[in-house]
Amino acid sequence: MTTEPNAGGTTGLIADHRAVLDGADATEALGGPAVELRGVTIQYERPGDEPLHIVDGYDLVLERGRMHCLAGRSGSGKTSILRVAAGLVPPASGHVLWEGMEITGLADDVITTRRRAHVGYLDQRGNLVPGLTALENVLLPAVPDKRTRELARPARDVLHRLGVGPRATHYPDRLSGGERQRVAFARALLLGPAVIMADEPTASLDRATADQLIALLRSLADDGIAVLVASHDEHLIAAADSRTTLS
Ligand SMILES: Nc1ncnc2c1ncn2[C@@H]1O[C@H](COP(=O)(O)OP(=O)(O)OP(=O)(O)O)[C@@H](O)[C@H]1O
Repeated sequence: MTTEPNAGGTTGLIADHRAVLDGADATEALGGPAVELRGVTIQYERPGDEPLHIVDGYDLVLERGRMHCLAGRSGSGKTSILRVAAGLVPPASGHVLWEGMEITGLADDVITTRRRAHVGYLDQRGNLVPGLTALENVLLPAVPDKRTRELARPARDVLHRLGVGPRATHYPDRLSGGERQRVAFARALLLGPAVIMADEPTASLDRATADQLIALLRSLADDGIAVLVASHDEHLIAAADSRTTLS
């Protein structure tokens, strides 16, 4: 496994996403990197065999405004690291911090509440709810706190900024793959997270659509969000500021 910086970067496409919220509950920065992994070990038990080690003592510091790519062949452990960074599963040892706040060892419901405020997570499928329109999907993170009415306008604004404003009333089966991904990103951005984490966001897209999505991710980073992606897409790896190559 190697971690190294990349060269380059592109100009942002959207304004500070916190402005999208129109002042409505942009998460206050707590200080510290958007996401930090300290000495993280991930392993899976295998009956009748040695445990499978994904990483041992892995460190990652990701500041706002930076994009880091977890790269490596299929099965090398990209998703595993992303899920630990997102607090979806605990590491075997080590620490996970969001904006300087340790989440390792907290109760699941506490992590879930904090994740909603600090992390926008997109899994491999994007997972829009089929029976809801694009706008209703974007508003889902506002449901637990009964804020859908309050955040309806910011939700429309973020769809617009991501270029899918005219699709707000469409159901997912009426959207293209690239539009679905943009709606999923809009949903992840709604509550103004410090970091967006995305698992293979370009995997199901054609090259041109994938490149548009990469430009969007780059612009999110350039506008001050931390972006952590897992991907073996060479174009996405090249657009990141740094990468960890798993083997
Ligand atoms: N919950 C689990 N229990 C046991 N083994 C697991 C578990 N999750 C993943 N693995 C194994 O860990 C390894 C890494 O899986 P992971 O999904 O993190 O890789 P990946 O690099 O994201 O792969 P891909 O690019 O195919 O999505 C694989 O060998 C996988 O089979």
